[in-house]
Amino acid sequence: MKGAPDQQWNVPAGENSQHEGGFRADLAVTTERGGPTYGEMIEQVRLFMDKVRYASPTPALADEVIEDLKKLNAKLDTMLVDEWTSPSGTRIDLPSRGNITLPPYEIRDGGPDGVDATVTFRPFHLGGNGVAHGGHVAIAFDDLGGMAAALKLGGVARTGYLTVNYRSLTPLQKPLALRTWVERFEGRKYFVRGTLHDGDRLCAEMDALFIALKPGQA
Ligand SMILES: CCCCCCCCCCCC(=O)SCCNC(=O)CCNC(=O)[C@H](O)C(C)(C)COP(=O)(O)OP(=O)(O)OC[C@H]1O[C@@H](n2cnc3c(N)ncnc32)[C@H](O)[C@@H]1OP(=O)(O)O
Repeated sequence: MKGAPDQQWNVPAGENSQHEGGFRADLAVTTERGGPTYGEMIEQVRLFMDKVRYASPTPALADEVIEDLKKLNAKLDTMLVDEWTSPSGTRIDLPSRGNITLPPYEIRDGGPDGVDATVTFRPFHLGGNGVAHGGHVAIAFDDLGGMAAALKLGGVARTGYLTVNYRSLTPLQKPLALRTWVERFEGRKYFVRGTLHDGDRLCAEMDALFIALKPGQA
């Protein structure tokens, strides 16, 4: 288990299910899309982004990298699919469900009582002075806060607001404990809290509202 808690995700849509607009009516999660080495492909892209963040190439090297990237982009152009059938975000066996845009996290435990995850910000998540950019911290809270709301309501919710209080610096390249839970809900409104710790030290806290979509709502 890496990108999502153990539970039955692939539940068929019913007449009260949320519309596919914005989110899937059928939450199709997989462990096969993209093949057995898809996770390694994503990891190599992250590594590349790490290198790009710190590289100072000569003009010749930059030109060489551009040519290599053009070839790689052309290769992927031959196999583009829509968002509903892409492996990205659906591969529950991979960190962050194989979603390259998220900081890589692994789920330790998750259910209606909340989500416990380990997130590791990468070198490319650098904000300055060797620590994480606050926006990347907010992305981690958004996805895992949304997951806590989803596990509580049994559907998918959208972020209404999300406030992050940055309490101390968030290190890179170190497993950090991120926890999210639904503090209370009123109708469609799920008030979600979150914490990010480096050991015993609180790095950041989240206070967010996730709103369950109405059936048919885009
Ligand atoms: C393995 C798979 C894992 C799956 C896990 C995957 C998790 C992924 C999570 C990612 C989540 C995202 O990033 S989502 C993307 C970022 N968010 C968005 O783009 C949302 C954009 N906004 C919207 O689409 C809309 O505003 C909605 C849908 C959020 C709400 O619109 P609506 O449906 O018309 O509802 P509306 O009547 O306005 O509001 C309902 C109630 O909420 C209140 N409300 C609404 N917005 C706010 C607000 N900002 N602050 C306070 N209160 C608010 C209203 O006053 C009302 O209260 P009352 O009168 O009832 O008391």
